[in-house]
Amino acid sequence: GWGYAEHNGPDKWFRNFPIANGPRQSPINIVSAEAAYDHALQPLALMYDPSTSLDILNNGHSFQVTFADDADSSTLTGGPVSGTYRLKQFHFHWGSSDDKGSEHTVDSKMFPAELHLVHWNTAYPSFSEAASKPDGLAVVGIFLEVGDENPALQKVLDALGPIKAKGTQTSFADFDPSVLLPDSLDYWTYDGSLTTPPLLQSVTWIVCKQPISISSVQMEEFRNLLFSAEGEPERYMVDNYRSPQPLKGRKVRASFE
Ligand SMILES: NS(=O)(=O)c1ccc2o/c(=N\O)[nH]c2c1
Ligand SMILES: [Zn+2]
Repeated sequence: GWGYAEHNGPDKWFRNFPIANGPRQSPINIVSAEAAYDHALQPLALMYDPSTSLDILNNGHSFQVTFADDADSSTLTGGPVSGTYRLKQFHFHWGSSDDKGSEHTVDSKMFPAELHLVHWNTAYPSFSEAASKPDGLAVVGIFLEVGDENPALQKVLDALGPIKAKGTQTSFADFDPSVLLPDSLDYWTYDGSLTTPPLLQSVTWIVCKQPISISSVQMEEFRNLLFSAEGEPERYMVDNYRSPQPLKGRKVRASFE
């Protein structure tokens, strides 16, 4: 299957997923000077209910915290979208060293990690259905930058021990992802795709301008995870990011001046 190694990584994905060379692929490099301020963009309204957090799992590509999405309990509204989008999961992408790891870049600057909060449009019956529609998903991207230790992140990091190997998961209840949000929800937005196979072009990207902090020690805890399953040769889960893709005429809008 696909991965991030030389033999199955982003440069090879087009073989099984030809949409990899499509017109609205993600991530992208955000050129801040070319992002047009759009006064019609609404503030982002993220309303999360901690009781919807279910479990934390290592899926062999990243680790994700999954949420109950059978009601409008944890939602994204406002911002560039119309209607209500439900939180399905959040996950991260990170590097093998602090100088890389994010998927989006800002003026070609890479961050050591990037958080993705994945939401699906309730105009459709499920995440899977929504994932095939041009307005089906909305993903909030938040950059992590090395600085002070982040206590909110530490709760997630402390749960990684039992999910070191691919295919492992444990319960992860009562977690409010709001604690991971930056103070400002100023954002850039553009039409894009999933950044991993199946690379579906169904994502309204909402990338926050303000990063959250993570300490270098906390970054190391991400890097203890494994791409490999128990009983397989250990392959550390690092550099699980796709590089920026061609803009192909798309416009990036800014919610701030
Ligand atoms: N990395 S990403 O674009 O946020 C993302 C979000 C949800 C996803 O579901 C996927 N397969 O079912 N890939 C995927 C990537
Ligand atoms: Zn992602």
